[in-house]
This record gives sequence, structure tokens and C-alpha cells, in this order.
Amino acid sequence: MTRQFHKMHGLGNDFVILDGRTQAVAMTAELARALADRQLGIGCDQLILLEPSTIADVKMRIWNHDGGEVESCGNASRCVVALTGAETLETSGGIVAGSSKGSGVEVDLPAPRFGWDDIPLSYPMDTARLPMAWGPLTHPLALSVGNPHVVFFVPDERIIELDELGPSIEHDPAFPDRINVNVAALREGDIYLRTWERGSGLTLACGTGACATAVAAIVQKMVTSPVRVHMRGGELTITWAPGETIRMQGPATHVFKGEIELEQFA
Ligand SMILES: N[C@@H](CCC[C@H](N)C(=O)O)C(=O)O
Repeated sequence: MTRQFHKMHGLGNDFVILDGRTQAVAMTAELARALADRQLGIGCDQLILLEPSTIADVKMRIWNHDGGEVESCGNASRCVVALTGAETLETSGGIVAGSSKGSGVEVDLPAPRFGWDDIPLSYPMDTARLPMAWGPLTHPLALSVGNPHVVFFVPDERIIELDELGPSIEHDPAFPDRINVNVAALREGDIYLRTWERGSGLTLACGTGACATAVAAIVQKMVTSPVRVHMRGGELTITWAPGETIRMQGPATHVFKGEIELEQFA
């Protein structure tokens, strides 16, 4: 039996979106991994499944490239708002509000939490194991914007070998559920960001990473809100003040829709 899917991206962070409200989709880690596979499946950073919700317009479930189901996805939130016209999304990381604005989409993520449950406020970094390029690290902050992020401010994000150290920080015992790793530099009042994503590796953009990094910079008075966050796939504008939800503004692109036989992956 074929299922319809949509291929979308937010600044090159790409998604396969299946609507489980109109067709039966029983998602598993194995099936998500198979669909996300860029050689053997459709290919994406995250697999998104829409389901009915009793507390929002739609429930959005998210699986990373490795098949792990996670709490939140900023770029996908904009894509789902653009695709469905939903104004509220239920995620396991909290309720996301959104609306299409002109050529872009604006979403509000839940207010951030600094150091939560058993996550330290500041990552207990053994800086001795960091290459010199990481420079004199300012306060690496761990925070949740629905999903977990650690943010390092470095002299120049472009020279950081994130594919080397990203995995070891992602899997550090300090983060029992693993973590998304952000390295950012400040230039002319803007943030320049690269993210090693939990379960998906280096991506062209990370919406929740942009939100977490902007919040970490604002709370340490390194920038003022609203702030532009530049990533390899493009830029987002983040607006936040302590105690508030986090507003993210940026594009959502529909690439194509297709059909696929899920049973082939059984
Ligand atoms: N790319 C997404 C984040 C997707 C989930 C993240 N990798 C995690 O494991 O929490 C975004 O745009 O926020």
C-alpha cells in the first residue's frame, strides 16, 4: 500500500513528512532509519510524522537520521506550519505556536530551561582535550529548548573540526540522553553557527540550535535581541527575552511530494 510523503527543508535541514492523519503509518526506529537513508531510502536529516492531537492543531513526531525519536525540531516546525496551516503543534518537547508570515514562517518554541534534571548548567568541559582552535572557551552553556543543546562560543566556528569532537561531546556521560553540539562565533553583532546534531551529525542548519545559541548569547549579554543567526544553509532571526518563549523566523521550502511503499522496508 503506498503512502504519500512531502520532502521539505528549512535552510537545507531536510525532512520527509508523512501525514498519519489521512493514512495509516506505524513508524518504528528501523523504518525511520530506512526512509532517512540517502542511498537506500528517500533521504533526510529527520523523519516527521503528523498525527491527530487533542491539545493542538496537529501532533508532530520527530525521528533523527539514526532512528532515535526526539522532542523537538525547529526547522521542521516551520515546514509543518507552512504545509498544513496548523497554528499549534504538539511535540514531546512542548507546544509550538506558528504562522506563515509573507515569504517565511514564524514559530514560538517553549521558554528555555538552563541545566535541567541531571544536566549540568555548564558543561564540565575538560578543555585540555580541546584543540587550540577552540580558543579560551567562554562559559559553555547546556540548555533545553524542548530538546537538549550545549553551546560553545569560539573565536571562529569555521576552523573547528566539529566532525571530530562533535560525536564525543554528543555521547559524553554528562548527557544521559545525548545532546546537540553548537559552536558559534560572533561577528558584527550576528551569530555564526555550526551544529553537530544528536542523531543526525553535521547539518546545513539547526533551528533549535539557532534558538539555543541565541538564548545563550542574549542571557550572557553577548548580543541583543532580535539576533540574526547565520548557518551554512542560510539565516534565521531569533527573538527572546528571559521568561519568554523563543521566536524563530525563517523560510520553509517544499521540494516535492511523492509516494512510497513502506512495506518494502519491513
Ligand atoms: N534539525 C532540528 C533538530 C532535530 C532534532 C535534534 N537533532 C535532536 O536530536 O534534538 C532543528 O531544526 O531543530
